[in-house]
Amino acid sequence: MEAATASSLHCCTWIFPEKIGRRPNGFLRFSRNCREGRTLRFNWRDLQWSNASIHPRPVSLEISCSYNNSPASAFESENRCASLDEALVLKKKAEEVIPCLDGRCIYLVGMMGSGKTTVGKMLSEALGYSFFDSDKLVEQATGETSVAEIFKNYSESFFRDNESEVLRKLSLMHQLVVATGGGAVVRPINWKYMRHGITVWLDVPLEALARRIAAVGTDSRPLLHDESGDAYTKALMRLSLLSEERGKAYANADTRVSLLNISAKLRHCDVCEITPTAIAIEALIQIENFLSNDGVATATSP
Ligand SMILES: Nc1ncnc2c1ncn2[C@@H]1O[C@H](COP(=O)(O)OP(=O)(O)O)[C@@H](O)[C@H]1O
Ligand SMILES: O=C(O)C1=C[C@@H](OP(=O)(O)O)[C@@H](O)[C@H](O)C1
Repeated sequence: MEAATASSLHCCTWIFPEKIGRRPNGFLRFSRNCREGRTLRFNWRDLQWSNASIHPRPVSLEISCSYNNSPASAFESENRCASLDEALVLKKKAEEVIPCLDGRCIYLVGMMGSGKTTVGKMLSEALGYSFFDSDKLVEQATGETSVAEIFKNYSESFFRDNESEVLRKLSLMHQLVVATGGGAVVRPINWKYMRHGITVWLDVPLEALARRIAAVGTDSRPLLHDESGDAYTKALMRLSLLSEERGKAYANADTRVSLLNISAKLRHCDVCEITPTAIAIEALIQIENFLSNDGVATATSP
């Protein structure tokens, strides 16, 4: 029996926009005849990203079929996000960058919630480096359970002194990825320590930061913990003030990873669509550019 199979291929973002063409509704429909019992197969390799772009595009595929114009249950449905492909690109990029890094540490700087910990862990794994979160090291050094407790039981300046001491110790080591605290950039002495390695500024729009922080709550971030207002609004207000104070300090970094730039490159509508892996890939690209530029900083704001 012949089954007229109408399949729909739904791409969140087209991989070969120039070949496939973007449909207004984001769907590409096609028909194929296939015999009952046979599996309709697609060659995933045909759907790889273009070599021209280092960033794979996130893709989701939905395959459904109908029989004699009646909807039939999907014989195959698969969502394959580009996470696997992105992980491979990250690994490959890391292999290229490792020799240029020559064991130098990577220090991630940026506002609270910019993804230093999340992206830092991915980078360390891809590079085969050790990962350290400077907030955690300060907690260990002071014997407190959280940064919030350190602020409450001591003071912000006590925290900052310990943070500087942690960065000093880390600066003596190699092959590390360090997620620094959002305020580490304000003390010039910390730059002296971080200059032993390469500094990467994760530049995330404030609205996206506020959304992330509102989602997890402000309890663990004492500088954002205020009693009035909803979580998003209070986070956004405090972040705006901190960003005004610190904007120039972040721009001291050797390299800048701008989520707005990544989003333009990947043709995303919203920076929230950018995965941490894509950010880690961009960080390695910027590090590579910096190193091939004889270490001349490129982290200036747009
Ligand atoms: N690219 C991303 N997209 C969405 N959420 C993210 C992204 N990166 C980090 N997050 C989330 O944002 C929150 C803060 O991230 P985190 O890595 O702890 O930031 P930081 O170390 O800079 O404070 C976490 O809940 C994390 O899961
Ligand atoms: O921006 C800041 O001044 C701070 C950021 C926090 O780290 P994260 O950036 O990891 O949240 C933590 O060090 C402390 O709450 C102060």
